[in-house]
Amino acid sequence: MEDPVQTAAQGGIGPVLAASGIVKSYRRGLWPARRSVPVLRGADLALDAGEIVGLVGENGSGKSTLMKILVGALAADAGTVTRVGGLGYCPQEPLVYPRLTCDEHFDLFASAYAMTAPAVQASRESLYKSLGFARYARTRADQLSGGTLAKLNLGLALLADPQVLLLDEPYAGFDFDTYQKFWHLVADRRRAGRSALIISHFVVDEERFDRILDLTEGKTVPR
Ligand SMILES: Nc1ncnc2c1ncn2[C@@H]1O[C@H](COP(=O)(O)OP(=O)(O)OP(=O)(O)O)[C@@H](O)[C@H]1O
Repeated sequence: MEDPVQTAAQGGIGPVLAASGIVKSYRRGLWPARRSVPVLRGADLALDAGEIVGLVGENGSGKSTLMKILVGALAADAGTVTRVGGLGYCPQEPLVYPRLTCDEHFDLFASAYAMTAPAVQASRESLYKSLGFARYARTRADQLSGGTLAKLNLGLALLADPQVLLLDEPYAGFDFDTYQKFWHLVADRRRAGRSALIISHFVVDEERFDRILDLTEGKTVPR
């Protein structure tokens, strides 16, 4: 069967994720020196089905803030976000339960996604294989290396095969082999009409992205 989202985007119906005029300020300091510091000043973004987009900007430019707003983990002061289909989010700091094993994490997330047992099993095995961490299936999260923890973090975001994947610095802790596995996985998903927004401080392999957006002075600028 054809992917309805992909068909919609190919037919020009619209993006699978769109943000328009996003404004966000943080409050800093203690009273009476408390002040509002603007981070996003009307940022726009649109992601079509099957698109891989890079979001690049210097430290503190607001990339994570924008991603948290896209996911719905943080409220914007102004602007709108619209989404079509499921969303997978991989935060910069892995959010895991130290005492649970990788298998137990997948089970926990699968029940949150209301996945059937065969679907979980198939997705989990495929993720272990494509990211290369099957041997840690029964290892507790607090005994994993930083890189394997990053694989678990990514695997959990991918478990339910979301239409859009939002990744905040996904490959910082990856060795070169894992980095390549990561891009194979992204390319496979892209062929299936899935999209990804990838945050990075800098882009090494620009050709792997369909587009790059620079976040500067609170706005996204196409490169
Ligand atoms: N909860 C918060 N309260 C106050 N200020 C914050 C908060 N979160 C982020 N900031 C500030 O907002 C600005 C943007 O932060 P953000 O984490 O979005 O940037 P970033 O581009 O993702 O940075 P990095 O590349 O270092 O991860 C920074 O100056 C940061 O100090």
